[in-house]
Amino acid sequence: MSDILNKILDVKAEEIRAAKKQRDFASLRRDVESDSELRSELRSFEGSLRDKIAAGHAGVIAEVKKASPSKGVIRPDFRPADIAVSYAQHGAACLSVLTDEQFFQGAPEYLRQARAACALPVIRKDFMVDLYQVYQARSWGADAILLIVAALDHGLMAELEACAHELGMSVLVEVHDAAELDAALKLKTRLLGINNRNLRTFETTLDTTLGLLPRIPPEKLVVTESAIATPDDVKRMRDADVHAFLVGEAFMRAPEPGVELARLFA
Ligand SMILES: O=C(O)c1ccccc1NCC(=O)[C@H](O)[C@H](O)COP(=O)(O)O
Repeated sequence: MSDILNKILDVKAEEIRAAKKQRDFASLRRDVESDSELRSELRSFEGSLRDKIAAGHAGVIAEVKKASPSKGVIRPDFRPADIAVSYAQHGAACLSVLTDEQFFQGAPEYLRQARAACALPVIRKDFMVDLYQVYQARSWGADAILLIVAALDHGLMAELEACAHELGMSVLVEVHDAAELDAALKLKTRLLGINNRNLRTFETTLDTTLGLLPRIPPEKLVVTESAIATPDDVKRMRDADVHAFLVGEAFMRAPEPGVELARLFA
């Protein structure tokens, strides 16, 4: 257990144990399932992405990210609600909000604040390894969850996906190589993220997305994730028929994140 992904997963296991002591699974599940208002307020994450793309725009999942293991603090002056408004005003399709506290300086409260400040659907960006986290995500208002193939075996991944779908949430499944892609293609979700960042070494290359594309069936919506920083990066992806993007750092380093979104995707 030495690389960063394994360290994160160790910490997650501990966090989940502690959270279950505070509030047991049965009571969390019962509250989420019986909350009709929560259900009626769901926003369609996949629908918002597809609508943008159908209208000829890029489908941008704009990330609300204060810090990361690879870069440290990215945005010291971090105000999630203001960032969300800025993204919404400048054409984002969806928001991605980091809820991991230890490695990304995120928080559940940031997800709530960002979602309350705009009408965009929001994905809980975290390392999901337990059904408990899926219910947590929904209880905080998340409209989607991320499943990272490198962190999960197939049985658990399918269970988390089924739970998210039953609760009305979209699922973005994330891969980094061909073996992970094969595993992801066994899931039902049509949202397929290709992370250009190797989560174990932090190396990034957009060739990761381009290399996996020919293996992906047409019904899947490919989201290229990480290391999108210039209009040329965007053009390279769009020329390859990739129209959905998950971008964090490039926006978070700009004074006005939404303005940077509009510049990058003009
Ligand atoms: O960003 C990291 O350093 C990182 C390290 C270990 C695991 C995950 C990590 N990032 C999560 C992400 O996938 C990115 O936040 C997301 O794709 C946006 O990437 P970027 O535009 O490069 O900030």
